[in-house]
Amino acid sequence: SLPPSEHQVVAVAARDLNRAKEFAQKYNIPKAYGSYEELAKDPNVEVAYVGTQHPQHKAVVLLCLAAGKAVLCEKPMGVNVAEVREMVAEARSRGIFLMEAIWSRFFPAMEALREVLAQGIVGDLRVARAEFGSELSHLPRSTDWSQAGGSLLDLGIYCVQFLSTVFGAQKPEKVSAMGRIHETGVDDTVSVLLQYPGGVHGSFTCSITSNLPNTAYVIGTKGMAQICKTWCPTELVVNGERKEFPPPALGKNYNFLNGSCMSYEANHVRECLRKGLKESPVVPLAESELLAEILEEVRKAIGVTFPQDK
Ligand SMILES: NC(=O)C1=CN([C@@H]2O[C@H](COP(=O)(O)OP(=O)(O)OC[C@H]3O[C@@H](n4cnc5c(N)ncnc54)[C@H](OP(=O)(O)O)[C@@H]3O)[C@@H](O)[C@H]2O)C=CC1
Ligand SMILES: O=C(O)[C@H](O)[C@H](O)[C@H](O)CO
Repeated sequence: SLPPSEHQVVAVAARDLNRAKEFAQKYNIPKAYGSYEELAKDPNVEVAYVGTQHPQHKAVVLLCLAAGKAVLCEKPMGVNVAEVREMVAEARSRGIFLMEAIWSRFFPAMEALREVLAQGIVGDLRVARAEFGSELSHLPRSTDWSQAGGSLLDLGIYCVQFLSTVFGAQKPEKVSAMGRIHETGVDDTVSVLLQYPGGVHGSFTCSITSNLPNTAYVIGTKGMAQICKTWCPTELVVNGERKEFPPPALGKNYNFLNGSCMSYEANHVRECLRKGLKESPVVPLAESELLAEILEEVRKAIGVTFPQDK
């Protein structure tokens, strides 16, 4: 959907060559590979977008970094803090760009919210809350313990990143949580309270079995700002005044809501690379580590571990 003079999808890889070829044919991609390793070696690939399931992120990210590729890795970048720290350290030691694909932050509605907060329009912050709950049992990975499924890593990360945006990527002083555990061992529904410096409170609920309202809001001493759809917002309401930011109408079908808005993060990555940046100022690597720390602290509080936590 982006100008071919700026963005070209030059290759796709899958563990099965035939499926890669099928995808390449459907989307007119010149090259299909039957392994991620082969794609990593392709000299025409400058940036690798890693969209595997969570537990495979680290291996593929390290593979692409070792091949000298810049990497945009889907959220959550890692299953736990150790994985994220390993990827961050590798990117830094090689001086290669790495970013966690927290696409929410590149939506115009989120940019507008950051401006509202910067201008102090809602006053001194007091409370921020987010939700992301969706009935996801149709997605095998959602309940698959071996694939680090559950609500926190898949959906909760959007809530945590929202709170982190609001509270300036500060580390919470206190985290408490309660969770409902799915029969497969993943976290089904989790509610979390976070106390940030200055006595301000953040809270969120995420669920893979309940369709929640999925709004997120910030309340300060002068009013309230609210976004619809915590993870892919196209509306911002500030002290009752609504502003809409419609997604690009590209006339294509996307697997997920507002999928055309992934173009925002792709543009950001291009801008970063053209400036010679090794990480994004909007999704800094240190913040990816902080998000992973918070998610892991919550998992520990509710008693959910994954095979990768060994
Ligand atoms: N930003 C957004 O809006 C969204 C982001 N996501 C994120 O994207 C990532 C992928 O999600 P989604 O596309 O729904 O996932 P899928 O269930 O479609 O799996 C994606 C790919 O993972 C690969 N894979 C590699 N190893 C394994 C394995 N052991 N078992 C299963 N699959 C494997 C498969 O690739 P292969 O072709 O090689 O078999 C598969 O096609 C996740 O990290 C998720 O959090 C998901 C949805 C929306
Ligand atoms: O990132 C996402 O949006 C999540 O992976 C969800 O699983 C997806 O959007 C389905 O609701």
